[in-house]
Amino acid sequence: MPLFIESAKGENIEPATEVNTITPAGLPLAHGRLLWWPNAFAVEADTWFTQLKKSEISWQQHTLRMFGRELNEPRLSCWMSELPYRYSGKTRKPVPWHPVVREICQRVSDICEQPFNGVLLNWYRDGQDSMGWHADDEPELGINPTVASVSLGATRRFKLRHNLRPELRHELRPELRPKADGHSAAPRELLLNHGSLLVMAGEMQHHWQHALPKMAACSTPRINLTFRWLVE
Ligand SMILES: O=C(O)CCC(=O)C(=O)O
Ligand SMILES: [Fe+2]
Repeated sequence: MPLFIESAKGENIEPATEVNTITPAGLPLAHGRLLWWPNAFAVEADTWFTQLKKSEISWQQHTLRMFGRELNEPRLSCWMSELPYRYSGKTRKPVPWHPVVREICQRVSDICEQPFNGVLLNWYRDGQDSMGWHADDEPELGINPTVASVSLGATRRFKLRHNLRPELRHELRPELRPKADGHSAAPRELLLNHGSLLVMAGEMQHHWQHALPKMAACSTPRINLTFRWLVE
């Protein structure tokens, strides 16, 4: 079963299930590293999701500036760390670590063999909530950051598109070369299921953007935790 579904149409999507929890699937990718453990936390996922849903995480509604207007982000979020985080032109004040999130962080660190000192939690209330195209390329993440993403709750589509810098275009397969908007013609897509772990590493954030599109058919919530290391 292919792990990536090359889908402009969003049809025939099936989750990847045939990978064990210890060895990640290294998804082939030019100019970046993407590691994928679909069943990393299959055992703990239900408990973590229930605990986080009922605990008093201070979910916040942030805004984004678009076409000269302040709009609500289509999701709730919370930055948990000892350090503030500056992204999208705004500084996020940290909230203290929640014990369940600290436990998840420890497990993710063990798998990735590296520490994390902050986590952005996202609460997607249903399929109308989403995250637009972006790269996790804030200066405080350092040059080639490792961003480790845990998914709990509803399965959602995760899309990736190459930035297609002119000097690198010839290294890509023809179908990945630019469309008029300068981005990849064939975005790649992965289904992020309950209990999965996706790690973006290497040069990824320089060359790729990712997004979590709306999904009309989804009526249940999802919590996503992206663990990061802020260079102090
Ligand atoms: O919800 C997701 O899977 C993506 C989250 C993300 O890209 C981010 O928090 O930067
Ligand atoms: Fe991101």
